[in-house]
Amino acid sequence: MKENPDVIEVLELRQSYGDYEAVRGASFTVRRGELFALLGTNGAGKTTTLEVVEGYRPPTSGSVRVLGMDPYADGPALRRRTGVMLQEGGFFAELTVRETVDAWRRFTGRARATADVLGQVRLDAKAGTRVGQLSGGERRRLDLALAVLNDPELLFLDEPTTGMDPEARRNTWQLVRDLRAAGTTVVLTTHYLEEAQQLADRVAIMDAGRITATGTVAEVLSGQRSRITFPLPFATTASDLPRLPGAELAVRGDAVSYAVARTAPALAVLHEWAGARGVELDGIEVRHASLEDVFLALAGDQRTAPDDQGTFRPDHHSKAAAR
Ligand SMILES: Nc1ncnc2c1ncn2[C@@H]1O[C@H](COP(=O)(O)OP(=O)(O)OP(=O)(O)O)[C@@H](O)[C@H]1O
Repeated sequence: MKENPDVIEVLELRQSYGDYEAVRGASFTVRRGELFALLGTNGAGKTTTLEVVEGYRPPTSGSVRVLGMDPYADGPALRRRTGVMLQEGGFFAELTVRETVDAWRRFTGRARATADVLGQVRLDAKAGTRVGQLSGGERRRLDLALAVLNDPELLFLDEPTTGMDPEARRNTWQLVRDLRAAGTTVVLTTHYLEEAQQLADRVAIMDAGRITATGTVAEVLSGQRSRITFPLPFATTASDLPRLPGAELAVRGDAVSYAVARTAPALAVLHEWAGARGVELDGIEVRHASLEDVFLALAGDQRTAPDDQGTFRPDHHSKAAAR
């Protein structure tokens, strides 16, 4: 019999805390070998969904299968084949990195050698360092080391690069890519949209307990428009600007912005127009649609918006949101 390509199948999942329904009928699948990113506004229900998928709580209703098992009923069997990198691992500050991994190895069936795992997450040079002396990014790499100790076929990463500087983040992305290239299925939650755009084969976007978009990054972006912007040229008014077929034009002060489905024909028309008028389109910029645009369109309101690093924080209104 052919192996089921779906390692996770979630159908109509609902999860309530008392009277409050945190997940309201979420359905998605994760295929073997892919990197799947679950994105969402704060409080959207991502952690709740992952806790059900990881087997830490039973669903209120709906069905969840992971590696062909019921994750809650078959918890111990499932945990032998999965790895979970939690948001904040609890470590003993006085233990060294090597001692921490050695301690975890005792509780892990089929644990890999400590040196092997530390080499993989590039912490080998820190093996003798006390955990309390590690930087935030190094602690996250130790979390990752513990999550891959049992060589899992399915790995859950909950905000794996939070608190890392850009270089550490890029190094971690490479580690995650290496894991995926070695055949590990990875489910990731992140507040960094660039992270999802860089790493994910497919994404699901959650808002208020529901999945509002799912597919490859390209599919999710397909309905979105790119933006062409430039300062209004000298001695030109808004009414002089050309109309581009199917494009939306907005002029605020002297900032011109076209939202277009296809950039090349739009740029051709604009350059022809500028040439005919003898004006320069100094400072013209093209910004292709990003997950941030999708997010803002789907989330629909201003409760949560990404800041300038593409990070979601509540009650923060970004430049993108203002566009
Ligand atoms: N144990 C709990 N009891 C009651 N309500 C809870 C509990 N855990 C979560 N919630 C609520 O359920 C909703 C979903 O929370 P959840 O942590 O799943 O969201 P999230 O998408 O992971 O958010 P974030 O991105 O902020 O981590 C939130 O409104 C939260 O306040």
